[in-house]
Order: sequence, then C-alpha cells, then structure tokens
Amino acid sequence: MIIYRARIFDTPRDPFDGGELRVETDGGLLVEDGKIIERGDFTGLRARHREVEVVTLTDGVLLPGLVDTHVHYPQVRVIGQLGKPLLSWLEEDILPEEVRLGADGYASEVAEEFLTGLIGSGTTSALVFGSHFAAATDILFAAAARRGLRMTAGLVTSDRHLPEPLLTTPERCYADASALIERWHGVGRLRYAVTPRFAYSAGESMLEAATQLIKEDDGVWCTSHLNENVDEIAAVAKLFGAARDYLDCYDRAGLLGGRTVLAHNVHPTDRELDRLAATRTVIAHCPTSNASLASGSFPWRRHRDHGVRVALGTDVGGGTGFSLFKEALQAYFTQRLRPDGLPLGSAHLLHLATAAGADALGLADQVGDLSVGKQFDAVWLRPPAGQPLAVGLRHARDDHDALARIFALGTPADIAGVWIGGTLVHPITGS
Ligand SMILES: O=c1[nH]c(=O)c2nc[nH]c2[nH]1
Ligand SMILES: [Zn+2]
Repeated sequence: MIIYRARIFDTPRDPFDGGELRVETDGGLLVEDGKIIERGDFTGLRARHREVEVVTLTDGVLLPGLVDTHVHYPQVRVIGQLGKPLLSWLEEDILPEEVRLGADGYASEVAEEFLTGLIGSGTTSALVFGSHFAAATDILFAAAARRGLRMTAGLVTSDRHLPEPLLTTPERCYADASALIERWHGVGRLRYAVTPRFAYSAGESMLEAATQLIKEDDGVWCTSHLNENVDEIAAVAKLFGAARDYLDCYDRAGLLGGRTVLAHNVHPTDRELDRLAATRTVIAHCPTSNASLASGSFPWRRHRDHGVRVALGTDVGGGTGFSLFKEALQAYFTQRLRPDGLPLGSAHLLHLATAAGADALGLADQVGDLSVGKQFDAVWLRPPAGQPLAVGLRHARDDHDALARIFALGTPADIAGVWIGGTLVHPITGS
C-alpha cells in the first residue's frame, strides 16, 4: 500500500449538471494493487495508516489521468502540417506517411514515439486510430501492453480513394480484425475498436464487415469520422445516394450505439443530432484539428440541446499535439467565439479532459476521477520553479483560478509524474 499526499483536483460530477470542482488541499489517497481504497485529508488518513509508505507530491497539483477519445497513431511524425483543408491535407501530407507504416521497423519506431507523446502529456486512457496495416496495428498493441496504457484501438479499414497500399477488402478486413481481436481484445487494459476510416473511403460492404465483427463480439468498440468538412460531406452524399445524411451511412450499416465514438461532427443536421442522442453514440470533439484544418467551429450548444454525448480528442496529427490541456483550452476558445457558445469554466474543462472521456469510453467505473474504488490513474503537474505556470499557481485567487492557470499554461514539460493502475509510467523527475 502507498499513500499519495497531494493537492488533488477532480470532477466526479459533471459541472454541466450541477457538479463542482472537488478539492483536497492537503489530501491523501491510499492505494492498494493500483486501486484507491481510501481518500481524505492527509493528516487523518496518515493517523489511520501509520506504517504505510508516503509519496509526497505536495508541490503542484494531482489530477486524474487524462482521456483522449480520438488520436491517430501513424500521424505523430506529421503533426503541424498547416494551411490545408481535410482532403488535400490527407492526400498530400498524411496518407503518404501512413503508407510508410507498411514497414514493421518504421511502425515500431512510430509506435514508441506515439506512446511517449501520449503518456508524456498525461494521457492514461485513449481510443486510438491504428494503422491500415495489421502488422503495424499489432505492433501498437504490443507496445501499449508493455507501457501499460489503457488503450482501445483497431485496424483502420478502407476500400477506396486512398493510396493502393492502404486499401483492403471486406473479407481481408474481417480476417485481419478477427485475428487482432483474438490476440488483444480484453488483454490487460487493451480493447479492440473496429475502425472504418470514414464513409468517403469505406464503402457499404466495408462498413458491413465492421458491423459483423461487432455482432460477433459485443464488447468490441467502433470508431470513425463524421461531418468534418463541407467538401467531404458533399462527396459522401454522392457516394451513398440512398443515405439520408452522413450519419445514416453508419446507421444503415448498424454501427451506431453507446460503444461508438465518431470524431468531429462540426456540420450536423438536427436529424443527425436526434439520432446520435437516441443511439447514445459519442462525438469526439477535436478543436485544434477543427481550427487547424479550418473544418469549422463545433456547435456544442446544439449537441447539448439534443442530448448528444460529447468528449474530447486531440486528433493528432490534424490536432496540434497530444496535450489535452491545450485541446480543452481550444474548446474553450471555440465556444467563446461562437455567438451561441457554451460558457465553460475550468471545472468544465477538467471534466471534459477526464470524466467525460472515461464515460465516453465506458471506463467510468474505473477511471475519470480519483474517488475510492477507482484505479490510481493520475497526473502530477509540478511546473519547474519560476516558469509561468509555477508563478500562476502561486498567485491564483482560488482553486478554480489555479485550475484555469493549468489549462491556460500547462504543457507536457510541467508533468512530473504519470501513473496508470498504480504504476508509474512517466518518471518523477528531480524529486
Ligand atoms: O481529422 C481527420 N484525420 C484523419 O486522419 C482522417 N481520415 C479521414 N478523416 C479524417 N479526419
Ligand atoms: Zn481523426
């Protein structure tokens, strides 16, 4: 057993529904076998457990592990290709890089870089777009198992409009994905997600192959893209003549539901929002990507008014990095700039980057906050002395203000420690 002593912030209840920032100013978490078994004021906890080792994290703030609901493994080396819209960005910058993952050695290096980027940014759970190559996707799963990441991922599948090496057939998709499910789904912290890239590149039979995989193993997840860019939406409408709208391409195949996460939805119709809510399908909102690719600004109020579940994704490499602090801040900026924008405070941002993601990924019983019974997935933010975040934390008016400083100023360089299931996965430096 270990007691972690820290200033602890988390949001067990959604601030949109009356929840508030929960704070332990000098708190303690008693952790056994990776699970939090007691929580409270440090002095009281210590008095009840005098023999237990104490890890002192009192400088800085301890947060729940961050949850990224949409991020692309093969794109870590091409983050930051600025100035293009979705389809030309994919064709010119992204897909040529994704072809390179056909070489296993290349894929192994990229997998390590990807996981270092995620974990070093405080992300402890993620829904990850794998590679179009089964071997490269297998390499990702193996690397994530070694690092201990709580990861849901899958083989990305397409049968049109992409470079030939990235294409497959519904039969091959089914066989390759079945083998990966057999090997990885439910192993440790890993799960499988069927991953048709988007309706533009995955035709009806490819979507149906995905549905068949889900039907055969009802614990398998599903992820794809939706309504990101106006030209993409027009192209999809031409390809799926019988579909009512973009969402209907997935709906007709039977892919919607509470274990499906669709990225973007920047340009939804009201009918699509109704249908997303009725099926409990989650939208992964990816604001830096939406701004960088000029896809549009996320109509979050309409999603809320319709009752659609929304979580946060970095969408690396359309997004500009792995940090969910930056991503949440961009979500805040986007809503500030919209006439109908949702007012977001720092507690909303923390909830979005942690508990909302855990709920979206069906992990709310395990992670998302630092309550008793949850796994010890945690991020220790301890900015270097004298840096703006250290100054900001010292001069913050109150806890909400301190949390706002974290979102405004926090970067991976401020993260001193990351734990997943009680195991330190990103070293505590200099303490
Ligand atoms: O943001 C995105 N990134 C991608 O890699 C992609 N592929 C299809 N649609 C996409 N959108
Ligand atoms: Zn994406």
